[in-house]
Amino acid sequence: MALLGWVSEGREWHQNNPTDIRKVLHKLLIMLCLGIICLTLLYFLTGCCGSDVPENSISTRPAREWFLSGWYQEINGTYKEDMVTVHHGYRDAGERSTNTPDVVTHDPGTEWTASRRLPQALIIGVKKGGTRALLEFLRLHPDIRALGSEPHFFDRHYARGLSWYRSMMPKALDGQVVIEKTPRYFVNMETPGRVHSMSRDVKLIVVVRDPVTRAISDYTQIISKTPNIPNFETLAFKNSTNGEIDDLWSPLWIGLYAQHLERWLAWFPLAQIHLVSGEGLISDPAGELGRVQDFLGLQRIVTDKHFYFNKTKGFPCLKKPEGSSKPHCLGKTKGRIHAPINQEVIQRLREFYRPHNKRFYQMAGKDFGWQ
Ligand SMILES: Nc1ncnc2c1ncn2[C@@H]1O[C@H](COP(=O)(O)OS(=O)(=O)O)[C@@H](OP(=O)(O)O)[C@H]1O
Repeated sequence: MALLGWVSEGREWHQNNPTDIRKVLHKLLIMLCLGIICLTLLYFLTGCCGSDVPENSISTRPAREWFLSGWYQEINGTYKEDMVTVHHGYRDAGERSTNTPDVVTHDPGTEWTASRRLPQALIIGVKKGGTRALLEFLRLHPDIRALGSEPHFFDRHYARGLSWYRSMMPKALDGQVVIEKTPRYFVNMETPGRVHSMSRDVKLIVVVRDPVTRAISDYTQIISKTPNIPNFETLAFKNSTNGEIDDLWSPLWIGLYAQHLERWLAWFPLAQIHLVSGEGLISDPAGELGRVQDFLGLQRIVTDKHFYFNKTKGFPCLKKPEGSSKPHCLGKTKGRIHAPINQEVIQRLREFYRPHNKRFYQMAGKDFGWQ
């Protein structure tokens, strides 16, 4: 009844005031337009278009800086320390576009394009040499884009092809150096030729460490995973009475650096291979990093101000790792307490490696000072 009353009243009013009705409708129309404009503004201001920032969309300068800082890389899940199998962290590998330039951005007056590219530099070894430390230190550099995990492309997954390999790489802007580390490459027979067929200009980095300490470190890692294996001495000697070394036992065979380097030198000139001292990486990380940055043709941005020596860990740590303001040391599998090995065994191993090391120093043109 009330409604009917209102309608009838309205009809009367309408009949009585046609110009007023037009004015009201006009006002309503203006209010509607204003409402639409406000909603549209709200839509853009709350960033509804960018709430799920796609990795290939860097639309503002702060966003680009965020991308360069490496936060992006962490969020993307490309890095997990000690992640050594190709399955982890690559859930979406197959979905990734491999050839289109997938980042186009609009900064006033500037355009940035990032895409997945094959690496221009590889950390090829050696296992337990300090490769993780080097990669983590290098990724502080804004011109480096590093794959966090080990793709094992040239040794295990070569059949998947270069487009698969490229799809593994983090997106990089023009001028950034894409790098990955897989320590097994250094000792794998097929890898040098395969790397060469990908690129004859690729820059190769090898972190080398005293082969005796390296072997013990390797063995320490093996027993941490398979505790019931025989002791070091049993595996290291073919014959414990005459002290004959089993140099085919992987922890010892990897330390025959001259033999492995020779294979690489059949494909690449020495100038394209940079040798990092694993010991130097601990005693003077900034010095080693300075030389690596020079080798990669980058400005020396990672310097001593990035490191501090952590007494508890017994190793250099980062004051401010990428994407964080807190100091950071490598995880507990890096810098472990080694399995105890008899001093006589160590001495025998030193004798065994002496001629090999000498040959390696000659080939490398550098004395690493191992006893
Ligand atoms: N800053 C810093 N923090 C911790 N550890 C450091 C660092 N720099 C070099 N190292 C040495 O790195 C050794 C592990 O080498 P890798 O990272 O090449 O190992 S792996 O092959 O990837 O498993 C690891 O070997 P162990 O000491 O035998 O555990 C370390 O000696």
